[in-house]
Amino acid sequence: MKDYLKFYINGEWVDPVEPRTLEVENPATEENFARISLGSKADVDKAVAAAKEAFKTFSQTSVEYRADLLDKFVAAYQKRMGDVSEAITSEMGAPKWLADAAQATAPLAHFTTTAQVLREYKFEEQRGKTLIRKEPIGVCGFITPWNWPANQIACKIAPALAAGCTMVLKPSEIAPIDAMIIAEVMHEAGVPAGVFNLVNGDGPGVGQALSEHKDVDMMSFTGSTRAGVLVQQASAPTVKRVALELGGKSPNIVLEGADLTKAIGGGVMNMMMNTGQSCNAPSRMFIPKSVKGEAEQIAKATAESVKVGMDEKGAIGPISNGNQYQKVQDLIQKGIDEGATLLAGGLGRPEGFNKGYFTRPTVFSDVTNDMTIAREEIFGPVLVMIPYETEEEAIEMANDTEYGLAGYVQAATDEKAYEVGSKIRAGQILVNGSGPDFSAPFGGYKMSGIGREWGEYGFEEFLEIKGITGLKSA
Ligand SMILES: NC(=O)c1ccc[n+]([C@@H]2O[C@H](COP(=O)([O-])OP(=O)(O)OC[C@H]3O[C@@H](n4cnc5c(N)ncnc54)[C@H](O)[C@@H]3O)[C@@H](O)[C@H]2O)c1
Repeated sequence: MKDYLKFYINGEWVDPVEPRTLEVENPATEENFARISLGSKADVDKAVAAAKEAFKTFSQTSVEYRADLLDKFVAAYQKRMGDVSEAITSEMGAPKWLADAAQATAPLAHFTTTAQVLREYKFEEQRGKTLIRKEPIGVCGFITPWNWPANQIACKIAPALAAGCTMVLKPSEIAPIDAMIIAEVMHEAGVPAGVFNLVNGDGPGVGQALSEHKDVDMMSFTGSTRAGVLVQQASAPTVKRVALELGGKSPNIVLEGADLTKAIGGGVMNMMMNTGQSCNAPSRMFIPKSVKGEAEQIAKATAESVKVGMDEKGAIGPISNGNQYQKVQDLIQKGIDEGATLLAGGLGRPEGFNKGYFTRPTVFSDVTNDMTIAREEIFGPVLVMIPYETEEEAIEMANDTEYGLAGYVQAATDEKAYEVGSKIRAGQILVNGSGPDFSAPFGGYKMSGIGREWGEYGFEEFLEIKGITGLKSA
């Protein structure tokens, strides 16, 4: 058992005000491997005070200075990427190949993209006699989840640093260790004392205290819609800006004429990636009734080819914690009870596993858009296939959801995919199997969130806009 009991406040590792600990479990072994401290309002007060003081000077630093700081972070992070990858594998169960290839490398992409945005950004603009200035918003509170832990932290701290904001991070208590390493990297990179602070804890304790704090100017939250609403409610009395990146139930429309092997096979693999624990997972696949039989065969064969385990390249790991495992099992049962056809996978662990929260890659067909498994975010390796008659019907069902984070379209041509994609009410559309673009805006319509992350749009969330009017020199 390794102890990570201190918090990072004002450039130092300090003890919590009241000692209270929580053990962190490895979901692949169900064994506890680390201990963290659970903070309180008193720790949040200390961290926010440090951030408020640091804002006085950090907000006045030059663009060159901050861009240089981001570059220094990248250099320092590269040396610790192996440690971050190992931490993520232990705390949330990403197999080594995935932790190395994506989970731990994503922060590099966010920091390098943001440094470029910062170097090119126009902070001042003259319109007639008015000067429009963009200024850092102030002290930011960050609350992050366990599914892409380092990525979610990076897409908040990189733009906040770039803008000249100061911050207090509360990482997920389920996956907190990568965040402790990131704090060490911030220190190593020379981020000034008080600019970045970390307090571990749970939502009702530290998360709530941060959200309602009068000296926090902005909350940026990533996690469930349930907790996001609580953050917004707690933030309301102090009228702070709130950015929310929440859940999703993203449609993947396969159009007639698309290459079925690629579209269906790719869609299943994309769903299973990170054990289905991605907010933008393509979890509802819409298939033309005319090709239903063939599509089902491809989906079944692909799901059955997905390896489960920690060692093999391409394999999927366990669900990241016991509560989530049970939730996924309950929803699989619900799908069976509501009459969907189970094409692959199902209840229980895959063959050969008797511990760890490993789950069978599961595909349901004959799903209707009103079934629970088509409406609720499952956050596990479970795909639902929904047959449709006409393109209009597919688009209507795709939009018949309370969520709007992402959408996917597979078509014979990019033009057709663009046409259908532009009718989906969601913040990001990925067409014909395309991968992520770290400079494209990422965020949700409807109950998937408020605001955007990544690239220039993510950076602008951290800016206030000021108009200085009546300038005689203009
Ligand atoms: N849209 C996105 O960019 C995005 C990215 C990743 C995950 N997610 C969503 O996150 C969810 C899974 O993550 P999770 O289970 O860690 O979510 P969660 O909401 O349970 O927890 C997320 C964070 O919120 C904190 N929290 C919980 N209750 C709180 C409260 N009352 N006040 C303040 N903070 C509170 C937790 O401690 C944790 O740090 C999924 O719904 C997923 O779709 C969204």
